[in-house]
Amino acid sequence: MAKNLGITKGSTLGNCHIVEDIIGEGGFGVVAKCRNTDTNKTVAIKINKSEAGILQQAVEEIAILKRLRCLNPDTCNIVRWDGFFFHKENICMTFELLDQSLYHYLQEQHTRGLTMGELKPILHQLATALAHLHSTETVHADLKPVNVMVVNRDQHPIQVKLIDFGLACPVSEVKQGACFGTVWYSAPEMLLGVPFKESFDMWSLGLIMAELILGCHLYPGKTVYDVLRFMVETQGQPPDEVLDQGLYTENYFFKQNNRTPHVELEKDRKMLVSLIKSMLNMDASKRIMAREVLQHPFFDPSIPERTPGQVASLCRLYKTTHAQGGNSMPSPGSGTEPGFLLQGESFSAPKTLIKKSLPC
Ligand SMILES: Nc1ncnc2c1ncn2[C@@H]1O[C@H](COP(=O)(O)OP(=O)(O)OP(=O)(O)O)[C@@H](O)[C@H]1O
Repeated sequence: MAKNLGITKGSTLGNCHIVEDIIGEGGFGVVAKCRNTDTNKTVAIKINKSEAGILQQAVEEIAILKRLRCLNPDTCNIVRWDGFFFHKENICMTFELLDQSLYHYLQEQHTRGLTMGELKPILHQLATALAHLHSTETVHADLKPVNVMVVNRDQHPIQVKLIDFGLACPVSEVKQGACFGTVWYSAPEMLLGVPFKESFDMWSLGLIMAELILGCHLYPGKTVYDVLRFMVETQGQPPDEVLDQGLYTENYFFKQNNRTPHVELEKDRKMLVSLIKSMLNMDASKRIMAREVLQHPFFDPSIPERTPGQVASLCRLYKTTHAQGGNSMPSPGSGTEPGFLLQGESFSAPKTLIKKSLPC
């Protein structure tokens, strides 16, 4: 890529920059470590390819960087931008030189996640960056570990800064249905085509924090469908009001025309949980008999018929609760399911929308 752009070590960029190294490459072009021959300072220069779409994105990134000029890059944990210039037909943006991305830092330093002491300052600094960014009514929209830079890996605690405003936009200009960035860090509203705003970045921040602790992605799906499935399995469905607004909701959810009252479904779900509990009694002599199962109120014909999706959702709830090792199974015969109920509150029962063909 660097060669395609005619950028190699020793090349001159603009009037006064000598390329010392290529430090980042991507679809957009390259990022080069350069020395300013006037000041002798080393900087990072992002050289964008001259293709129409990329040029447009560079122009939009510059507009955002100008908008953020009111923010102090050091106290706001945002990369310092020193302006732009043209090298042939390529737009070049000059930034302060930072050390390495948080992604690479993690790979280098840790195999199994960070400690609380290491994580806290990173969270504080990223929340600071977002608080300032959001105060300008701008959404970053591409927050992920490669877009967080460590200023100096040898400093403790480490200092981090937010980079890459290539997908950032003023909240007022967010286009409903726009889908971009990395699916692993995308909030459900974007995946579903629901209008999004600053809160989108908070979702990504939450996922980054989970990743810092776990040492792996929380929602590592390869496709939008997979990622949505992970979300639903661990957190339940987005509320109907959200699903109703999604331009793409029907790609992933069945809409039920025949609305079953939420309260009935909730009752139904509790009954199934209680039925399963009575089969899983540790004391074999107290375990429910097959004929008692058939007489269980779960099969009461007055209760609205369950769709396969609802039953599958219950199965997943059960499996997930166990996989998490939670105290989800209350003592048999208690009549209530505290663990399950707690999960049940976050695993909201499908009301009007039922998840499409998820394997149980
Ligand atoms: N100021 C900087 N100092 C040091 N390295 C940087 C700097 N800015 C960017 N980089 C490096 O270049 C990489 C690409 O930069 P950036 O994220 O701005 O471009 P991008 O257009 O978003 O790339 P991508 O297509 O990978 O998202 C970063 O991941 C980082 O490794």
